[in-house]
Amino acid sequence: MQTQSSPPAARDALAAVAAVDLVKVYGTGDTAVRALDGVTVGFERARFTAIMGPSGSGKSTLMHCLAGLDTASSGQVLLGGSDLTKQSDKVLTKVRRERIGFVFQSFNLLPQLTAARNITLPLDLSGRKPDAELLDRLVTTLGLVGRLGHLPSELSGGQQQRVALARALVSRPEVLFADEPTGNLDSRSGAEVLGLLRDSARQLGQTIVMVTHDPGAAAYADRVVLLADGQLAGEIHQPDIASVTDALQQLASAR
Ligand SMILES: Nc1ncnc2c1ncn2[C@@H]1O[C@H](COP(=O)(O)OP(=O)(O)OP(=O)(O)O)[C@@H](O)[C@H]1O
Repeated sequence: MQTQSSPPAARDALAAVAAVDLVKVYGTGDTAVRALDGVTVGFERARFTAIMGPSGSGKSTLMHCLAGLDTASSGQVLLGGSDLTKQSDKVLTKVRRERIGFVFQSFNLLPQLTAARNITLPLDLSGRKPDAELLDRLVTTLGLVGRLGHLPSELSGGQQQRVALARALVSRPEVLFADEPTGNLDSRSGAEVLGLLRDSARQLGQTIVMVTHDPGAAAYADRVVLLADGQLAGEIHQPDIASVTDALQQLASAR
């Protein structure tokens, strides 16, 4: 039996981050949009989960609320068991800086800094030293040896995204959020980055939550969470391209 006081996501000790009955309403009155309409879902530690669904289904809103980038209208966001919705902006800024990693479609590297400086910048800013062993391992695994002294403009898109990935992973975030991380990459570089994300979950125990429109990208994940009209619309374990494409087609035809 599920009870109000102990929802499944909150009880799930394996969840690195969870939404509990999350509601997000944009605007008021006639123009109000219920972007999230009571979403309860947990994202397990050391697993790579993709969030998918039709355009406007609430994927970005869910990710932004989970990452403390946006505030929910009601419900809870539990990061490592503590409720982010109760925190001040100051605390949320610290949480984003110290406990969460981000990889965006647009890389978001600082153009005037070398790859090496870009990777360590968030740690430098918060006065922390990178773990030298992890940094070495990431640079090697991500194929960035020999590229560290280059500026972003001297790197390919795939290399820039790998620098962004190293920057996100070197601080060992509790959760790495990836927003269409391969949206600006050719298919080969995209496949490399997705393989690296999968390896980070498997080999480093990194929890990853990725928003994507691409069934091919979602097939790299351990699990796909489906949204439709701001609500949970199912999930797929060990997804492949066919199962994800089928599920999306069913959601589209049910609308
Ligand atoms: N800042 C905002 N103000 C008003 N409405 C918003 C805002 N952000 C999102 N919405 C609305 O909330 C709903 C969910 O948007 P969201 O961007 O989360 O969907 P999505 O699934 O990520 O869409 P897409 O796949 O097109 O990126 C949509 O109807 C959208 O128009």
